[in-house]
Amino acid sequence: MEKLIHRVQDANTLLCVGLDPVGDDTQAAHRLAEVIDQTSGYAAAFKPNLAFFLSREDGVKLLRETVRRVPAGIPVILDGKFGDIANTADHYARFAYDVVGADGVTVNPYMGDDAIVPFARPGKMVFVLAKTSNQPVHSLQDVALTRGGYLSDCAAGVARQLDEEHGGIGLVVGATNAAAVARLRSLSPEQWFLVPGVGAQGGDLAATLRAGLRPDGSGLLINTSRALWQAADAGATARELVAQINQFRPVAV
Ligand SMILES: O=C(O)c1cc(=O)[nH]c(=O)n1[C@@H]1O[C@H](COP(=O)(O)O)[C@@H](O)[C@H]1O
Repeated sequence: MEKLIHRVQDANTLLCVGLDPVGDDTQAAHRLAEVIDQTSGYAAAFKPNLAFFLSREDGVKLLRETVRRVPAGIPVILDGKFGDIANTADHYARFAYDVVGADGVTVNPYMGDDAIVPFARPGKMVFVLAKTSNQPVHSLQDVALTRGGYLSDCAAGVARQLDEEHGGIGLVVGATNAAAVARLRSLSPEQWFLVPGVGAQGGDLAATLRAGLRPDGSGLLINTSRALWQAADAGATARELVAQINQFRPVAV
């Protein structure tokens, strides 16, 4: 996580700029460049979502160009929600890191540890889906366990264990259920959380920050995608979001 930590400190931001390009290929390429250029002063990270690139004929080319446009020093998380047996996962990892040039990925933990480990390369970040934003009360992740807690807590437990073994492992925790953010923060006090769901999905930014920030005022990457893509002035919107987020963080001395 060193690249992320340096960037967060240098630019004083926890904003993750999601890149989910819509429109035809020419419009998408133009808007991607615009959003990256306008928001890069405020971005702790960029997160292109793989689906929005793979749905295009030359999607991988556009994705590689997008990653190359991001200024050096700002990490790129490829949101592919990968998750397959180890030898297949190894090929996804090669794609994300060697072909695309990403610094991190999102991973679906349903197939277990060996689906995650191939992504845990030195210097790379792996965000494991724990409690996603789509169902604030989730039919699978919120299944209560007989020993106490919920299925999403198991994902957090696997991620915590792998972080101890390999380093660089965080969680994905949606901003649409602040109580779940608080519960997972108490279970994983140190790990980085990638937090989507603010903006178009209506997540409560203030409640999420209160629930999830570590005592050092860090440890959360607040993602927003459509709210920036659709903004008349993406730079101004990003600046405003960073200011809102930083109100909840202790002032650096
Ligand atoms: O892993 C993700 O990034 C993710 C996890 C999650 O729980 N919910 C979620 O919305 N996402 C992604 O975060 C982005 C949210 O986009 P907006 O709702 O437009 O801000 C999309 O790329 C989603 O695929």
